[in-house]
Amino acid sequence: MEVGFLGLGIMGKAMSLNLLRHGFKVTVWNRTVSRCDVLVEHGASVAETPAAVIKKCKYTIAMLSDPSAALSVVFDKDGVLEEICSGKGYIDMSTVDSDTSSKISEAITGKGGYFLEAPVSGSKKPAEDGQLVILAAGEKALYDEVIPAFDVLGKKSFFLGKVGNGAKMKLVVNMIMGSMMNAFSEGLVLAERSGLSQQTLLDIVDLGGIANPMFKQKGPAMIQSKFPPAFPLKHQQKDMRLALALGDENAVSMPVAAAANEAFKKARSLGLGDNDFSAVYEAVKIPDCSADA
Ligand SMILES: NC(=O)C1=CN([C@@H]2O[C@H](COP(=O)(O)OP(=O)(O)OC[C@H]3O[C@@H](n4cnc5c(N)ncnc54)[C@H](OP(=O)(O)O)[C@@H]3O)[C@@H](O)[C@H]2O)C=CC1
Ligand SMILES: O=CC(=O)O
Repeated sequence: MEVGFLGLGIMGKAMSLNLLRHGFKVTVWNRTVSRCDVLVEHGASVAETPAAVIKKCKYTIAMLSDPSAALSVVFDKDGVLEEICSGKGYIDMSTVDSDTSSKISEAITGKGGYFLEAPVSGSKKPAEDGQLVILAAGEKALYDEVIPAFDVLGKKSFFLGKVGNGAKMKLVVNMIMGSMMNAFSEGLVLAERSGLSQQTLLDIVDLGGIANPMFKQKGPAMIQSKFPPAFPLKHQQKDMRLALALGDENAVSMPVAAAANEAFKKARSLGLGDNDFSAVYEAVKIPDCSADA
């Protein structure tokens, strides 16, 4: 199977390498061209524009940072829309909101193409290991056709129905994840300020009902103030923002998520946006000045 791949950041690089490793022919494009080099070393071809990728490939996957990047790659000059046509499929795996996904879907299908949104749960390591969870929605026929690629990229794929459902499900999952990371960070700070061993806290949490892979993997690095980026904090804050907007639309009160979003915003303002999202711990450590007012 020949696939195009747009966006070679942390996730796109790992995912496209995985496809190459499993015998797919892959043509890549990335805004910063130098990021294509490592893919070429592993056998990928490079195209000069998103339009050129679409022209060459029957199926093209995108893995881009946010709604503005996802829209730009489709609608701007030399973008996807210039070459998409009947018989071609576009699969956007970026985490965006349902409105962005619907706009892209309407434009693609308006030109006769097929569209699938397929955001993923799982981070850098699951992407490297082909262990993502794929949350697809849109054109079922396209979903069925690209299952061989999804089987390489992920450990499980869900088809969730109409366009928007995949985007919404992903935002709900990441809203829970961001809130958990904040509660975890507060617990680590509280333990330290109370004179307790943070390592002992990690050991205790790991043995009980609230044990989970995220705390287990990230906790030891967090207590050493190390945050090597797997899931960049700026993207987690984007997901909190989009999830809160989904809450607004549906009149769902989410005070826990709103507080977590504030902590991620504070972390971004401290210049931590390119660190792993666990770096919110650094923002939680700083005393809240407003509490003294
Ligand atoms: N990292 C993770 O653990 C996970 C991330 N996600 C989601 O996957 C998506 C990608 O994440 P990740 O790989 O970590 O992000 P990165 O920040 O590592 O990569 C972002 C990619 O988007 C490209 N990009 C950004 N802006 C534009 C633009 N205006 N036009 C064209 N390309 C652009 C970047 O290009 P350039 O190289 O030129 O900057 C890069 O290829 C995000 O939506 C994220 O929320 C989902 C699950 C897990
Ligand atoms: O979106 C991030 C993830 O880890 O999933």
